[in-house]
Amino acid sequence: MLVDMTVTLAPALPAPWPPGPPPAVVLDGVTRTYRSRSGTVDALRGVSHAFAAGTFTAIMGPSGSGKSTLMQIAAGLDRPTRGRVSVAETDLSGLSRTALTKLRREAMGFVFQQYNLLDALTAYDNVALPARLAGRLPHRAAVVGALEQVGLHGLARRRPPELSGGQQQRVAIARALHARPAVLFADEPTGALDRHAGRDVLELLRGLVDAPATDTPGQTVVMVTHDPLAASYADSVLFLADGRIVGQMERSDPAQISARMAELEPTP
Ligand SMILES: Nc1ncnc2c1ncn2[C@@H]1O[C@H](COP(=O)(O)OP(=O)(O)OP(=O)(O)O)[C@@H](O)[C@H]1O
Repeated sequence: MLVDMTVTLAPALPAPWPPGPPPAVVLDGVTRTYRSRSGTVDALRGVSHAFAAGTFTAIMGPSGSGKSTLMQIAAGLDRPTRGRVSVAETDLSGLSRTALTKLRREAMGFVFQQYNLLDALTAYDNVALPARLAGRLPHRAAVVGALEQVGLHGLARRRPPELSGGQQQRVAIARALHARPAVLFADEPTGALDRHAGRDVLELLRGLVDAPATDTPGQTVVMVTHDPLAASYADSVLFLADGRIVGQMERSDPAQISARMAELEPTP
């Protein structure tokens, strides 16, 4: 006798995120409380968010809203008081300090407002430095490939003082990309650049997300910024206020982002 089994099966549980590759970074109920003699501060209060692989997210919010804390915790540089974080499908809460350092080195890249390059080294050697510090022999093709990705292949032998600010930031991005990280964290990457150089860097970041060299998703980028123009290059803008995510906008223009920010700024 034939039995239709389908009617007896329970419906599949909904996935916690859309079909496709798993998110690059997941924050689940993250709270961070700082305690000091002067009292306690809840810098993050139950933040949950999945940063989809191959997307560019900007994080904005008034001063003190928790942007840096969120970035530090997502990058495993700080631990949540409550909640969990996973990067590249690895739960950070269970990792030893050594394992966390290894994951950071292999799965995360960092770009800051200050480029943090060594003036005595060429662009090539600056990109190769993290691998050398980790005791590995840098692969020439990978270093050259990272410099090509940021459009600086021809300048590999220049030292930072012989490069413009925008070019130095590109070297810093190449250094961050060299290990092919699952996620690139950028903290005000255009903060020290003039408008023109800032745009070039944002177009570069946008291009890394849009144009993967292989059939895997493009680069995942998470960027903290105060600048609505910078945020307009992102797929999605997350707005923080008082330690909580209070809004999200998709592919918005600088005027829309400024208007949302103005609503969040405390009135004088
Ligand atoms: N180490 C710390 N000890 C105590 N309080 C802290 C510490 N770090 C941050 N805070 C507090 O946590 C809150 C969030 O700080 P955070 O630096 O994450 O904000 P932010 O949005 O990045 O601010 P900004 O835009 O000014 O850089 C603030 O009230 C801040 O004073």
